[in-house]
Amino acid sequence: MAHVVLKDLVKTYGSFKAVNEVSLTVNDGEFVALVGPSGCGKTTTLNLVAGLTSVTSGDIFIGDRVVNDLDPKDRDIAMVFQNYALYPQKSVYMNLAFPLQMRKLPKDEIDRKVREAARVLDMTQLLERKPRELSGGQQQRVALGRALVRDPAVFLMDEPLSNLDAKLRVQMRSEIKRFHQDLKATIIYVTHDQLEAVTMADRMAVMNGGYLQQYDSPAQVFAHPANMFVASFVGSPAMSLIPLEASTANGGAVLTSAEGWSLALSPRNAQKVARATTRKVVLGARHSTIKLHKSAVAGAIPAKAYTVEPTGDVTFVQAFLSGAIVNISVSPNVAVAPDEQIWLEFDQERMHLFDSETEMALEAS
Ligand SMILES: Nc1ncnc2c1ncn2[C@@H]1O[C@H](COP(=O)(O)OP(=O)(O)OP(=O)(O)O)[C@@H](O)[C@H]1O
Repeated sequence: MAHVVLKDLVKTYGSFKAVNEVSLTVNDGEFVALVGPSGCGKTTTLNLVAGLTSVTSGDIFIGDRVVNDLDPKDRDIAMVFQNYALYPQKSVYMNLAFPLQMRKLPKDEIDRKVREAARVLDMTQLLERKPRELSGGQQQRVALGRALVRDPAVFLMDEPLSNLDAKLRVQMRSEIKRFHQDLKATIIYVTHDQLEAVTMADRMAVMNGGYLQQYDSPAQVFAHPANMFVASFVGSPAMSLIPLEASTANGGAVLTSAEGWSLALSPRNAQKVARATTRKVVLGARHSTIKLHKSAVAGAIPAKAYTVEPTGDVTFVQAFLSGAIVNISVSPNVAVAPDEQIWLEFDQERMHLFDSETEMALEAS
């Protein structure tokens, strides 16, 4: 396996920058997810690494080699796509063996590699079947197996689970994660699904508009989003973002809403606001960090429930606050009705504050 380094990577189509100065390192054996909304540049970035698209500027290293000008076949990579592109007339065995036959490997070595891949992916009993005799999940496993037999330095995967139904996707998610753990493989995995990235990856590279927004472990991205885009993209339901006006006095700070309510900040949050250059601040809060009260409580803010969605384990309530939609989760035995008056208490330890102009997170010293 090998590490991969992207250095100031740029891809332009005419005057349009699809990938903008992206720099990141994928360590040897690391599972990195490139994640972001449609059109953010994640597939283009993966295709640049694969050699399917030419680099406009910047460098790509696989191991210690700059691979910018190498053909895909010389880059020591294996790709897994969402359409598995299996040969329909060939058996699973032959689908796995074919890339090795093309490389003119000895027959017994091909057999050994195919059987080993089948063992790792638990599909030894499927080797004689044709792709049409397999379920979607089994076909996806064959596609993984075909990448595996090539024993590449890096696996590149582009939305490999998006053709599967929801239940199978969850199951295959664990299988790919297991595959990574067992092989200690270097994997770059493209997905638009933040949950897939959060659950599978060692580190996630969150992209938007061709720019890398944040590159860190899922836990870190979740707990310390660098900006409002990352804050609202990662986590479901999305983090609530409430625009407010900050004022400071006597070492303390208060956030005030145009609706007339105000919220005194904890010393640490007050410090963040005091260091900011703007008075226009956005308060970010995840659903699980907002406590819903059914009567007025000191420090809680009045709001009106808008929608109530029971999901079984937890009930999601949406409310409007200062023109923003706020998501709150409550235990299913808390009865809340649409239009009911409620009070919301924010956990200051887990609250986020952003500069409303730059959209960057405010930092304490
Ligand atoms: N060959 C091309 N010519 C012109 N523009 C392109 C080309 N390929 C991609 N783009 C543009 O570059 C941007 C990034 O595309 P890319 O496919 O990398 O996005 P993505 O994040 O993978 O999105 P999706 O999840 O929809 O596949 C898009 O705006 C796309 O329209």
